[in-house]
Amino acid sequence: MGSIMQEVALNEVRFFSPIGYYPEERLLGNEFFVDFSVSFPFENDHADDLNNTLNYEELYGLLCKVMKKDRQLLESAAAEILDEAKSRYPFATKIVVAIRKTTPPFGVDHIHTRVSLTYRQS
Ligand SMILES: Nc1nc2c(c(=O)[nH]1)N=C([C@H](O)[C@@H](O)CO)CN2
Repeated sequence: MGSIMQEVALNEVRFFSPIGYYPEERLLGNEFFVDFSVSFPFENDHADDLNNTLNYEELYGLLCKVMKKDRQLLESAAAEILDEAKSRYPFATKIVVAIRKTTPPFGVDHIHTRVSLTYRQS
């Protein structure tokens, strides 16, 4: 038989957020791109009904709530997104969040930094 898994994802969602270890980064803000996906078993006899799936607009709302907060590290934003998604979607078997900072100020000509967290239901 086999089983079907579903992934609902947002890719490269752009934010301008006050996240950075150094106070001036939080003052000036920076550009971030977030990838976020939630996976769960596809058991859906009415696959054309938005009430029978995970509405990705909700995922966007969650990202907006977390990414507007002042904080020091990408890890802290990623962990809050993951925790909130785990509690909102207990049926999720896998959740991945990755946050990319496009212009980290440490003297490199061109670099993006990226922190990601993955949750797997045990
Ligand atoms: N693992 C991490 N390392 C660093 C972070 C971070 O969020 N996670 N942040 C910084 C500074 O904010 C950086 O962007 C400036 O160089 C440093 N290291």
